[in-house]
Amino acid sequence: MVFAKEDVNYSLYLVTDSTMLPPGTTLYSQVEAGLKNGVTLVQIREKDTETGSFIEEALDVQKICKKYNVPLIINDRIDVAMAIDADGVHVGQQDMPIPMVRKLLGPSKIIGWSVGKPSEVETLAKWGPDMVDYIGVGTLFPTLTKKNPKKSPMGPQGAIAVLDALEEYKASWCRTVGIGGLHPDNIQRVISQCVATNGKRSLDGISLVSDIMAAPDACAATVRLREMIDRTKYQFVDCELNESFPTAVSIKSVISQVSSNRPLVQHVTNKVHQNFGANVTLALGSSPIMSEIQSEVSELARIPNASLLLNTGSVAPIEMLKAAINAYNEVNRPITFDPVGYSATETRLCLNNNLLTYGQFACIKGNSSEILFLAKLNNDKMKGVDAGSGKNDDALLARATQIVAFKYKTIAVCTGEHDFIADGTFGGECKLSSGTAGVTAEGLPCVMIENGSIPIMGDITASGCSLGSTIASFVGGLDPTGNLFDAVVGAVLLYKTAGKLASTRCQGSGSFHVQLIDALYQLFHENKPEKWSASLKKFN
Ligand SMILES: Cc1ncc(COP(=O)(O)OP(=O)(O)O)c(N)n1
Ligand SMILES: Cc1ncsc1CCOP(=O)(O)O
Ligand SMILES: [Mg+2]
Repeated sequence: MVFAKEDVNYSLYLVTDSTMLPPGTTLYSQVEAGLKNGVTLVQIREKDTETGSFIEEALDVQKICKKYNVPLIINDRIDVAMAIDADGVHVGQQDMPIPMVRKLLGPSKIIGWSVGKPSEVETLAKWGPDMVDYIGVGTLFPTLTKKNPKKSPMGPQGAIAVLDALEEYKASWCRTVGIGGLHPDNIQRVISQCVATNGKRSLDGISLVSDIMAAPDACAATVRLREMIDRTKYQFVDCELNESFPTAVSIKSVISQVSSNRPLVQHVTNKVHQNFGANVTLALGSSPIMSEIQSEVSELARIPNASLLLNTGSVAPIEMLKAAINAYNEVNRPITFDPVGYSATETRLCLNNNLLTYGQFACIKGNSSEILFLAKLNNDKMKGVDAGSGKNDDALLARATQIVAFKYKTIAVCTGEHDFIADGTFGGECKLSSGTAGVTAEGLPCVMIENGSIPIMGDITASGCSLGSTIASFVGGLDPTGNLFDAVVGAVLLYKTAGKLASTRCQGSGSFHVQLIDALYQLFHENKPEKWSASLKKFN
C-alpha cells in the first residue's frame, strides 16, 4: 500500500520501544491500543533488537498498521524498510545521509529527519521538496527514552526557531512533529506556543514514546492524548483576530464575576510582598493563600476558581515552582507570571527562562526593562530589579508588549508611567495544520493605560508585586466564558485608579499603604469603572 504523502496525518505519532512495556502488555498490544484510539502514524524503533527479530517485529507491526490503514515508519534501518516494503524511514543527523536514503527508497516513500536547529532546516531546504517529507523537532523536554541525547532540550522556543527557519527557507512542503518528553501536562502548551513567528505554521503533530508504550492502560492514555490534541486551541493558525477591546461595561461584568466567584489566589511570592499581597487580595473579595508546599499544589489548583500568582522574587525551589505550573496547567487554571528582576542576575535569568519554557501563562507582567528584555529588544543587563532608568518611547514599549504576548501566547502587561497590555491569547478552534492566518505580533490588540504618574507608588514595598495579586484575582474570578483581556485590563485600570486616589488621601508612604487597600476595596465594591481616573486607549 502506498500512502499519498499529502494524506499522512502526523497529529499523533507513536514511536515504539519494547524496553518499557508494563507487565501483561506486549509491543503489539500497545501499538494496537494506540491505533484503536487515535494514533495516526507508527514508527517501530527498537534500538536493542537484532536484525532478524527486528524484521519479524516490523512485519507483525506492519500487519496491525494495515488493519487501521496507518503508515508504518522504520527507525534508522533503510534495509529493513526496503525488505518489508514499509511506508518510510526516520533517520537522524548521525544516520545515513538523506540523499542516499532517498536514492535507495525512491520518491514515494516517506522520509523523516531529526532536526534540532535552524541550520539543519537550511540544509533540507537546499535539498528541495523531493528529499525530506517531515522533521522530528526535538528534543523538546528532558526524556529518559532517548539514550545519550546529543543536545540539551530545546523547549517550545527552540521549536519556534525551527518553524521560523522553515518559513525563512521556504520549505513549505515539509511537515513537522514535536518530540521528546511530551505528556498531557505539556502538550497543550507545546501546540499553542509552537507557532512560527509569522503565524503561518504550527506543529503538524505530536510524537511520543513512553506516554503510550509505558502505559499500563494504553487505550486510556491514547484517548486522553487524542482528546487533548483535538480540543487544544491553536493560536494564529486559521483563527480570526479578536477585534474586541475592553470597555467600562465589559470591565463591570468582570468585577461582578470576581465578586460572585470569590477566587482562591495562591501566592508563590517573595516575603516582602506576602502580607500586602494578601490584604490586596482580600480587598478584592478574593481568598489569598500564601503556600509554597509542593505536595498541596494539585489540591489547591482543583479548588473552584483557583488562580496562581508566580512571582519569581520568591525563593521557592524550582521543583516546587514547576510542580505549581504543572498543576495549574493540567486543570487549565490561570497563572499570572511576574518574572521579578528577570535578567538582573544569571541565576534569575536562568530560572525565569526555565519557567517560561516550562509553563503556559494567562498573563505575563513586567516592568519596561523586563518586557523589553523578554521581547529581546533590550539585551542590556538590567540594573537591579527596577525598571531601567532609560526613557523608552511608547511605541517601542507597545511593540515589546505585543511581541511578548505573541511569543508566549499570553496577555502581556508592561508597567511604567504608561502601562501597555497586549492580547496574544485569542481562541478560535483550529486544527493541527500549517495555518494561513498570517497574524503577527504587531496585529495584536494592544491598549495603553493613562493615569498620570503616582510617584509615591515607588515609595512603598510590593506595589508592583501587588498589581500581580490584583491581576491574579481578576483572571481567577472569571466565568468560563469570561474574557482574559477584559480581566487584565480591568485589573490594571482599577489598581492605577486606586493608587491615584490613595495618593490624594495619604499623609506619607506609611498611610499610602493603608489608603491603597481602602481605595481598592471601595472601587471594587462600588464597581463603577466608568468613573475611574485611569483610562485606556487603543494602541495599534
Ligand atoms: C519522529 C521522530 N523524531 C525524532 C527521532 C529521533 O531519531 P534519531 O535522531 O535518529 O535518533 P534515534 O531514534 O535513532 O535514537 C525519531 N526516531 N522519530
Ligand atoms: C526518539 C526520540 N528522539 C528525540 S526524543 C525521543 C524519545 C522520546 O520519548 P518520550 O516520548 O518517551 O519522551
Ligand atoms: Mg536514528
